[in-house]
Amino acid sequence: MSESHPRPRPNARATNHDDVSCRAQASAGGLRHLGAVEAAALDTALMSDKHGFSIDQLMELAGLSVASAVAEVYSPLPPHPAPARVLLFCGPGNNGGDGLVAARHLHHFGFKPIVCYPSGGRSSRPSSCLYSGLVKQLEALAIPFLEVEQALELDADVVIDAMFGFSFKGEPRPPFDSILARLAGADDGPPIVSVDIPSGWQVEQREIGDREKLIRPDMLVSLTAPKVCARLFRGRHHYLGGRFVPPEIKEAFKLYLPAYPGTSQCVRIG
Ligand SMILES: NC(=O)C1=CN([C@@H]2O[C@H](COP(=O)(O)OP(=O)(O)OC[C@H]3O[C@@H](n4cnc5c(N)ncnc54)[C@H](OP(=O)(O)O)[C@@H]3O)[C@@H](O)[C@H]2O)[C@@H](O)CC1
Ligand SMILES: [K+]
Repeated sequence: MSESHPRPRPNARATNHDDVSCRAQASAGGLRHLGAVEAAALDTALMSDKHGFSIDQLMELAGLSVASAVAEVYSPLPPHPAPARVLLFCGPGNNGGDGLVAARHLHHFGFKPIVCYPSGGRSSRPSSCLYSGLVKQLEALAIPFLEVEQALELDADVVIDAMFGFSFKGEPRPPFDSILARLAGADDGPPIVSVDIPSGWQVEQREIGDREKLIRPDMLVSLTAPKVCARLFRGRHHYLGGRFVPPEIKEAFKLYLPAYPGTSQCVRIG
């Protein structure tokens, strides 16, 4: 991706006492890191009869968390009044759904989202009608959808990795193998924001191995609680999103989550 569009300078976050205390209190090291099975079980508990959430609600709040964290750090600052171009790679599952939701919120926040959605919402998965509804919402906002090759040539200010979350397994299958390889090789490319898990990393990965082969996000937005592989994250911004966990589930999964400041949908944890 070439450099022709001055990138927005990341907002120097006003570090006030609250931020520092939240960060100290919530540093990712102090948080429980979930494995794949636990993360899926937590989702199931949230959507049980007892707790009553729907996947639509959780995805909407997750996508809003991602958009809020991106806006907090990558908003274009004067003299770059132009809306920052955010390229979102969306995968075939609910992680991809989070990306579609984030794209809509970023549009309303004044950014210029552009989506690459290889599966296009055509999926055998239970949430497929949810995905196709999200696509319609983006089309109604004239948000462009690009094919993979076009997307990889785009000069974006920020790239959002919403390809895979906690159900990723094995080696990435086409076309995601080439997308991830290009992103991993683009050292001077735009900052990458990973939703829940840096795609291509194994959820419970404990060593990074050949870091050159993996994407190296600038920001990670962990949803509900960080996953095991988040301990290997070395980017500048680690946020937690998913402000919806009831006390009983926090207790059952021993989450000890940080307090979200004010009305924020995300809290910095590293
Ligand atoms: N926790 C929360 O509160 C909330 C969680 N949410 C989000 O849900 C995410 C988990 O969603 P998820 O279970 O749909 O799985 P996800 O990782 O998106 O992808 C599965 C798809 O990927 C595919 N696939 C797998 N491996 C592959 C490979 N190697 N190469 C290629 N494809 C591969 C797989 O295909 P399959 O292997 O089944 O054929 C399937 O189609 C979670 O991380 C979070 O972001 C929010 O929406 C709601 C609140
Ligand atoms: K991801």
